[in-house]
This record gives sequence, structure tokens and C-alpha cells, in this order.
Amino acid sequence: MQVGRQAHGDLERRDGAVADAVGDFVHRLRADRTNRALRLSPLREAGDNGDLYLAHPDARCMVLLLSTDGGDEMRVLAVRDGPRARDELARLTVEINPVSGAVEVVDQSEADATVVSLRDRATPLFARYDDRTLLDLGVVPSLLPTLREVTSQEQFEKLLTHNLPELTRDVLLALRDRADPEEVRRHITDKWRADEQVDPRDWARAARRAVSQAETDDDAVLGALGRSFDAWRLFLHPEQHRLATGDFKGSAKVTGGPGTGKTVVALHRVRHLVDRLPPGHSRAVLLTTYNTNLARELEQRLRQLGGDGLLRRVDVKSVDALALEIVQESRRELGRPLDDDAAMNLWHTVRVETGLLAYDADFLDAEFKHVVLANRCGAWDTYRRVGRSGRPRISTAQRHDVWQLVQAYKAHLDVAPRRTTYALIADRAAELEQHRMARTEEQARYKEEEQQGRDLVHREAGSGMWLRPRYQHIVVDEAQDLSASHWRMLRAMVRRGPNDLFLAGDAHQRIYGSRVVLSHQGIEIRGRASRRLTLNYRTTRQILGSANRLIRGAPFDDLDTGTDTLDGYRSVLTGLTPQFWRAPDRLTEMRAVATLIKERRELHGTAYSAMAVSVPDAGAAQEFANVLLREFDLPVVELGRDGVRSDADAVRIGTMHRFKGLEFQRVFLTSVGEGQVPHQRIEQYRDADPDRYRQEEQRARSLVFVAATRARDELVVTWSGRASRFLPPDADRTAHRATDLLRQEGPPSGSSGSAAA
Ligand SMILES: Nc1ncnc2c1ncn2[C@@H]1O[C@H](COP(=O)(O)OP(=O)(O)OP(=O)(O)O)[C@@H](O)[C@H]1O
Repeated sequence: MQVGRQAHGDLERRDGAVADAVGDFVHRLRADRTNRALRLSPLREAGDNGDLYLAHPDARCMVLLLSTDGGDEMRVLAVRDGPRARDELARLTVEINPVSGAVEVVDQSEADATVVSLRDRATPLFARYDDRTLLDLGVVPSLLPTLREVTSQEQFEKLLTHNLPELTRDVLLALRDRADPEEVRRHITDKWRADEQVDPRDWARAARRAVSQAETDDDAVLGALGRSFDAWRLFLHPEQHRLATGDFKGSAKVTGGPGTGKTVVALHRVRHLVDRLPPGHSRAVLLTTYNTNLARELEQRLRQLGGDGLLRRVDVKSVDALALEIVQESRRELGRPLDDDAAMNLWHTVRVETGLLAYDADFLDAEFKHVVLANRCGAWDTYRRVGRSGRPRISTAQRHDVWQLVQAYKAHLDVAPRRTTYALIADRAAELEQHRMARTEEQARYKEEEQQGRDLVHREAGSGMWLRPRYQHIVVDEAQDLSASHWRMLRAMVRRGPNDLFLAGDAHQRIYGSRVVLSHQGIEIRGRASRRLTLNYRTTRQILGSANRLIRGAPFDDLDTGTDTLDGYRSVLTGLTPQFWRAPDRLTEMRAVATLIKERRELHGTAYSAMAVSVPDAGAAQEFANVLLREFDLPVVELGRDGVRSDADAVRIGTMHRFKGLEFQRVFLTSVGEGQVPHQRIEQYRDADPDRYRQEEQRARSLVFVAATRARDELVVTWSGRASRFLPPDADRTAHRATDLLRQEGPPSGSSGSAAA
């Protein structure tokens, strides 16, 4: 018993009571198909081996059901409510998509009515494409007659408000944007294509295909058919499904732009791996990510997906928390870990003490993590010769200075009371785990030989405690920001073999780490085990368009030796064009943002907690909070290192770094002025150190890109002074003026004007 993708779309368009009634109906039908109280009535044959039925989950709503396998399989295809529900369901066209093999539903008369009512004499919008092309790309055949009547963008937009099959919708949007059919085939159609030849009359087969199925028919998931039901828990894109359930010879990797569901895939992957574990109580799967805040978020989403039963078999931890546990377990003296700010301050101290002021703390910190520790440089001689790809070039004399600084830094940490840093903890944890894995493998070999009856009297490995690899599978989210030490540690926590490591990440969003080539860390990802997602589920096309411009043209890696692009990256959601606001000074900017927030609450009823303000640094967060709270009486809460601990209905304020991995309905990207983004301090490197300059600029781009792509429905970009070079060249000229807003107290700030998007 299943609920189809489009039926779920129907439920989303109706109030919660309908979803509850259908959920209840599905349960009762699963329990007993012959229950007469369900009032199933035959409608017609769907084709050779499928029949359509109607049923009344309750007095208000009706469902259309597909029955196959002699009634053993039932699927809810569509849901309608109100007095015309029966007629509406009865007239639906139900067919098997010849490309994907999915069961799809179209209301031809509803679509027709939409289009005809707006018909005019202009050239049809899709005239350029013949029927064959459209069908080959996967457009559902029964929509073609209507599609041929569409002549204006308005008609098309209206058509899109119908619950169209996903493939059709995605293809048409791309064609409307004049994508080349060949590209559409490559990026969209091929991902949906069924593995075998589709027989458009075989309903039993079609109903069983993954594209027609909900991800699971778990009771827990069907029980969730209520208000707080998220599509990602049931319906994966075929490409997401392939990754989540694939069987890989070794490690596998999913990349893709923001919002393409990489985390969703990681969560489904975890469930898939747990489902296949032999019975037991161990936490055999590790799900890890960059920081605690994100780990908490993952844990919550994993619980939504599979409940406590799933969580019992999974460790969900940030990489640093994990590393700390490993080192603590070894009972070596560790020292108090410094947080990132304190670790950075120590570099400042060391610079001053050594008088080597030419090297700034940011550079030293990165050099220490991404060159010294990454390459395990224990002695000057190693550091002197180490390759440093992806880092600014420095001379041997400079290396020598840096080495002195590193020694001074370590010496400081060792002074009692001893301290350490998370980078050092990760490095130590990697070493411990590598040692542990070596022993584990030695023991395994010993056992094997013992079984073969060899003489083992002199073998040391057999003595002591028997070790097992820490985990059977490891799944990593936000992989782009992990350091080489993290990877070494993770690599050593799982035995090499099928489905050992699964990584999700996006180099365009790298804001902490430095490029790490996975194959150099013993993580081999080959051929089909590396895939890229391209459909954004979070952000509207308009927001995406602006965000993409931020990083266009810059080169990015694929977490390995190759390069990555955002080719084919798209969204099926449409919405408002991002708004651009400029102010003469910071206070006016802050007041304008407060006014815009207030207005969205009052006019659109947006919860404060669904709005977030990004600022460049902690000081600006405080300034903004003061203005919002004191002058405008708006509740605010700071987005801290560990996220927001309360559910309070308050506007989130945080630095762009804190936005990583999160999403909000409306995002206010503030202080995007020249000199602030990227920060003017990078100018010192423009001539003196072009490598460094390029890297700092790229990191700043990625940071704005991450923050901008957190927005679901609306993105508002503000600045004081001149617009950042990352914004369009005409931004200052075309942006709204904050002074106008404050003067008139009313819109133009609503949904009306678009700006330099
Ligand atoms: N198959 C799907 N159906 C419906 N919604 C989906 C699907 N996949 C993902 N989403 C939704 O898209 C949004 C983004 O998903 P997710 O957080 O997994 O993306 P991501 O690629 O990890 O993003 P980022 O890199 O920006 O952190 C979420 O709101 C999620 O619920």
C-alpha cells in the first residue's frame, strides 16, 4: 500500500484534516483490503493489468486508487475534496511515462481550462520543439494538446501551479529557459530514465518501480501523513535514490550545489545501511559532519526519518567531538582544548613574541592545519620540502620563519596548565586510529591463520584485547570543510571495502577547510560511485540566479583530483526576485532591515524565527541586535556556535559562517558593501601576494554564496556605501533606497519592485 508522489502533492495543497483522513484510510486499507467500510468502488480499467478505484477516506475527501497484482498492491494516485471530488478524480488521465516508467496523473480538463481562458494569438511557447522531442525528454503525453496552446509566460506559470508530474515540470521549465534539448536530456531526462525498456501497458511493473514508490512503506512513515510531513522523507529524486541505495565497491561521493538534497541523501543512505546490518545492538554506522550545530540538526532529521530505532544503531557526531573522544579514550594527557578564537589569539601572541610580524594569524593557522599537520611534518626537514598545492607560495627563508613560529606556538601550548587545539586533537586522533586499525588488521590476519592451523606461538598480535574496526560504515556531510587529519582519522575507523565511506559535500561552499584530495588520504572513489545532484529543492530560481552569479567563472574542485561545476544546476521553485537595498550609512541600513522585517511579519505573517539576518562579524551582530531590539522592539536571538538552542519566535542574527547547512524562509544578507565583502584587509595582498589574494577572495565569495542560498522564499541584500564587487555592476544604480523606505514608512518594500538581481 503506497501513496504516490502526486497524491502527496495533492495533500500538500489541502488542509491537514484531509491528510489525516487519508493517512488513516491508508492504514485501514493496509490492515484489511476487504474491509467494506472503506467503500472502494471500481472506476475503470487502467490497462491490461491495472484497475482504478475510488474511495472515501471521510465525508469530505475522495481518493483515486490504482490496484495491481489482483488487488494485492494498492496505490493512492490522487486526492480531491469538496462536492466535485468524484468528477475531478474520474476525469484524470492515468498513464505510464514511457521514459521513466512512473505512473503519472494529469487533469487534462483542468489544464485546458487554465490555458484556454488566457488564449491569445501569439506563437505557442514551445513551438520550437516537436512532439517527438518533448515526449523523448519525458513530458507526459496527455499534456501535449494543452501545451500546444500555451502562448504566454503567464499561461505557463499558471499551468505550473497544477500538480504536474515532476519530470514534466522540470523539463518544461528548462525548455522555457531555452536550455538546449541535448542538455535537458543529459541533466534531467537521463536521470529519470528507467533501467529497462518501459512497457507502457504493464501496470504491475510500473507500480513497483522506484520512481512510482514512496521510499518506504514503513508504518512510522505512513503515520507521518499529517501536517508536518516532508516530501524528502518519502520521495527521492531517482538520482538521490540511486545514491542512497546503491551498492558501491568502495567509497562513494555525492556533490551538488546548495539545496540539492545532499544531506537528504546522506540521511537516507544511513537508513539504507542500517537496514542491511545484521541484527545487533552496536552503533555500526557513523554519521558525521563539520560542527556540533550541524550534528544536532542531522540527528533531529534522522529521527524524523527513522525514529529512535534507527538512531540506536548510529553515532551522530561532529568530527571534532569524535576526535576528542578518541584522544580522551587513549588516556594520554591532552590539555584543555582552546576554541577557535583562543587558538587564533595564540598566533597573535607568538608573532609578537618572535617579532615575525610579516605572517598574520590567519595565514599561520591555515599553514599549520593545512600544510604542517596535513602532511605530518614532524621535523623542519620535512616541512622544508613538502608540496603545498592550493596554498600561497613561500620561499625557503619564509618557511624557516613559519617553522620557528610553529615551534613557538606548540611550546606555548605545552606550558602548564597544558592546552591544545582541535586541529592537534584531530591529528592525534588520526594517529591513534591508524595505529588501532593496523593492529585490528594484524589480529584479523592472525585469526585467519589460526583457523588454518598454522603455528602461532611467536605471534604478538594474538595477545591482548581483540579489536574490531570502530564502524562498518561512515557517512560524512559537509565533506568539503574537513581537514586532512579528519580524513585520516575517518579512513582508519572503517575497514576498506564495499560501502565503507559515503561523502556528501560541495566545494563551492568551502568556508573553513582547504582543498584535500581524497585519493591522497586513501579514499578511492571511482566512476559511478561519484555523482552530482543538480536540482535545488530549497531556493527559488530567482534567488539561485543571483547566488550563482557570485561564483561564476571561479574554479572549484570536486573534493578529489578533478574540478566541479554547477552545470545543470536549477530549481523548480519560482518566487520573488531578490531585493537590493542600499543605504548611505550603517545605521540607516540597520533601520531599513528592521523595517523590512517588521513589514514581513505584519503584511505576510512570517514568523520571526523564519527570518535570519547575516552580518560580517560578531561585532556587527551585536550592533544589529541592538537596533532591532531597542529601536524596533523586534525579538532577536543570536545564531551561535551551537545554533539556536531555543524555539523562541525570534529573528536569527549571525555571521555568515553560522548559516552553513541551515535554511530560512527569508534571509537578509546585510553589509554586502565594498570593503566589507570581501573585507578590505585582503587588499594588502593584491600585489604583495596574489595567490593569497585570490584564495581570500574565493573564500569570501563562497561565504556569501552559502549565506544567500539558505533562503527559501526571499532574499534581501543590503549594504551601506558602495555595493560589493560581488554584486552586479549596476547594483548601486538600480537598488531601492533605504532612505525612501524610512521616509515613507510603507512599501515600496513589499513584493513589487525588482532590482538588480
Ligand atoms: N527529494 C526531495 N523532495 C522534496 N524535498 C527535498 C528533496 N530533497 C531535498 N529536499 C529539500 O530540499 C532542501 C535542501 O535539502 P538538503 O538540506 O539535503 O540539501 P543540501 O544539498 O545538503 O544543501 P546545502 O549544501 O545547501 O546544505 C530541504 O528543505 C529538503 O527537505
